[in-house]
Amino acid sequence: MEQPLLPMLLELTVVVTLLVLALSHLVSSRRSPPPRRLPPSPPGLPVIGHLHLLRPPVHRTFHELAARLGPLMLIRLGSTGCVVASSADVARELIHGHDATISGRPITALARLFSYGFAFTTYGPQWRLLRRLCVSEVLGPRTVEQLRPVRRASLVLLLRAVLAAAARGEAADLTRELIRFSNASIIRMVASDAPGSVADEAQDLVKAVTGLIGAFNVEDYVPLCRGWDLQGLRREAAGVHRRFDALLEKMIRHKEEARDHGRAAIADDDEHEQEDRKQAPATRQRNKDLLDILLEKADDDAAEMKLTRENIKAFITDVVTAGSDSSAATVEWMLAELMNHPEAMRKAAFKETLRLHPGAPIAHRMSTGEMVVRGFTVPPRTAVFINVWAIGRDPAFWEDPLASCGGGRRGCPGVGLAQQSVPAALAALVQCFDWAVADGETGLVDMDESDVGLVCARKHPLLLRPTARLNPFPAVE
Ligand code: HEM
Repeated sequence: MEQPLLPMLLELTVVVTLLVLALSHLVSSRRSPPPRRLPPSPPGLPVIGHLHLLRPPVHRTFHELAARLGPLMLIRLGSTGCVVASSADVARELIHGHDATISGRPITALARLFSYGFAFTTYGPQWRLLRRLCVSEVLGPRTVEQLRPVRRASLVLLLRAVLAAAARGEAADLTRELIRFSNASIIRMVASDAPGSVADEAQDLVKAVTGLIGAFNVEDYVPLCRGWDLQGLRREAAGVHRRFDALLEKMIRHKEEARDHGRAAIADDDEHEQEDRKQAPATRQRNKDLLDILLEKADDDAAEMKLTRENIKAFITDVVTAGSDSSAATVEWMLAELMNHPEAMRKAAFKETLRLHPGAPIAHRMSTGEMVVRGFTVPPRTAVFINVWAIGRDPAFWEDPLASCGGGRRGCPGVGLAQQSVPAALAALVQCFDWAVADGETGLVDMDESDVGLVCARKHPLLLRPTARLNPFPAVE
């Protein structure tokens, strides 16, 4: 008997539909990616996420959390997702495998105010050009070498201050003297003719800037608090920024006047003298300081990027704030370690000190795209904290000792300068004086770390009693 057409069509439709569904499920289950596995996180709270877990100094808190959660963990600071890298292997994978993706910096409200050109700017064409100029010329090996006499002059002032303490039979406050030395040395590299008052004011300002940028600002993490300046940090920062800007203007105008004066003198010279001047370019090159280099670039119409006055100021702010306290703290820790472990520290004191007391304990980055690290997915726009302090305590670190200054495109461009200036300061102090711990029964220096600021500094001032080794003392005559 013949089957009715309608039920037959219905049956056929059901069978075809089931077949299509089964097939599409098979295909989609093959195509869809496996579920994303995020790095491990500690239990968090609504709104604030893991903010309540952070205790200063933050690099130690991260280190303790990593002991439980592993070398790559995900935390949430308010609304900001962050990954923390705490081992040499993870840092290497991030820096070597995802360098371009993590070459941004988290731009906090205060960093935007102070670093409007370079160290805390987003990764992009302008940053690339400034970075190239920085690495090849401003902090390049030739400039660092040419400015050796300028640094030496600041070192002589440091030795004189210590010699005066030795003559009075008093302890020297090396924390204060080394910060003064390091600031003066960098300011003189920027503008070799800057008066002493400029270096003193810069020292004050650098302290204020590193304190403010290193401070925890709730606005950066809790959107509800944005714009309210509940801690008064933005108001304080605006005042510091105004003073810094005025100081930079003063330095630049002073330099411009000197250059105009020099140009007028050249125009007045007769042809003979002009020829003589052309014959002596090497001598003139040697005397160029960082502002000379930057102002020449600003005048250069053929330059790849026309430097503006703002760019110049941003450059100097970055170099002075990033290079001064970090270098001073490293010399101070080196001397402290030498006092406590004279034999162990005799060799490789610089690298060993950077490993144990890295000037900048956390390298801050920002990811632009999604990454897979150690099999974990790190979402885009995640802050990346490379815990340099923890990595220095990872046995795998010894293969890569200069990781203490970061790495990749955004690694520290001042490493070459620090490698010259930091060991030179230590060598001068150790060669010229015998040292004894000023007080305390153990004869050992305390090694407590400060909780505040961007730099991993000592908690207590380093007070040591110097005895001059040399008599007469030729370096300071
Ligand atoms: C012992 C001393 C120093 C230490 C421990 C140190 C450490 C660091 C670290 C960890 C970073 C972040 C790197 C990264 O994100 O991978 C950095 C960046 C930077 N450092 Fe240093 N630094 C030192 C000395 C200096 C000096 C002497 C200068 C300049 C005079 C300098 C200028 C900078 C600048 C401008 C940046 C930002 C680079 C960028 O964003 O492209 N540093 N430093």
